[in-house]
Amino acid sequence: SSFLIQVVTIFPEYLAPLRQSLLGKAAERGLVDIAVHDLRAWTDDVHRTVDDAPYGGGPGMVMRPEPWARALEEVRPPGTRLVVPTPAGRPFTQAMAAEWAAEPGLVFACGRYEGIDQRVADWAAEAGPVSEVSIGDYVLAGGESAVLVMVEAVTRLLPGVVGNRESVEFDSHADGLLEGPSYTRPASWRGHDVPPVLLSGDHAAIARWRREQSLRRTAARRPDLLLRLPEGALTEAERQL
Ligand SMILES: CN1CCCC[C@@H]1Cn1ccc2ccc(-c3n[nH]c(N)c3C#N)cc21
Repeated sequence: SSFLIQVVTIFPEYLAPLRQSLLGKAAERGLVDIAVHDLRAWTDDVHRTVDDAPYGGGPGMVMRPEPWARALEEVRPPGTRLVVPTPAGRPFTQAMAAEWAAEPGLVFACGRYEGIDQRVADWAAEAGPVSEVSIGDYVLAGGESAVLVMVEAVTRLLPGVVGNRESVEFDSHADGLLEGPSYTRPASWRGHDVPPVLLSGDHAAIARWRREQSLRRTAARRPDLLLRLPEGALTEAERQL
């Protein structure tokens, strides 16, 4: 059965890329179903108002709870995880993507303005899991870009979506390390040569070299990932690198 993704947003056209390329083919093959809904369909005033002034004062506007509750009551199957992108969320990780890919589907609530009235997430938690997540430490204008990112991260893990299963298994972060450099033809290019070990045909040496490159790159760019490695993930020799 297909993985059902639903997105509620005031900018439905922003999610149009979800129908392209990888996702498009997966959708055609019935692996994933994507539905994008305009939050304003659940407003009841002539101006289709979705925002209002913040209690307690402060800049900007907050998204009203009622349109969100009406939308979610209609589109969210009971028990389906609601994902709410927010800069104040827990960091979105590959582990979350893998966990969510094993579920029947997801509903995404895209906020704009200063965000969504907090009571929507609190109320939604009564009908199933709610994940308030952030895709990174930078500020966006709304949740739509985050939804594109998370949908791509999750759908590529669905069985059958990515042809080459290996490329998913050996993802960067899959073993907790960054992946090392990749090369293809020509062997010598504008004065830059491919590391000779990769042309040697010595697969043990190539595997060792690649592991060392991953470790060096991780230590240089993401030392925080090294701290998180499980016991015994690194040999004594690797620790010395
Ligand atoms: C700027 N403006 C006032 C400050 C608070 C945020 C607001 C804009 N905004 C409204 C809804 C909304 C949802 C996600 C994000 C978001 N920003 N950065 C991330 N990693 C995000 C995620 N995931 C931003 C959003």
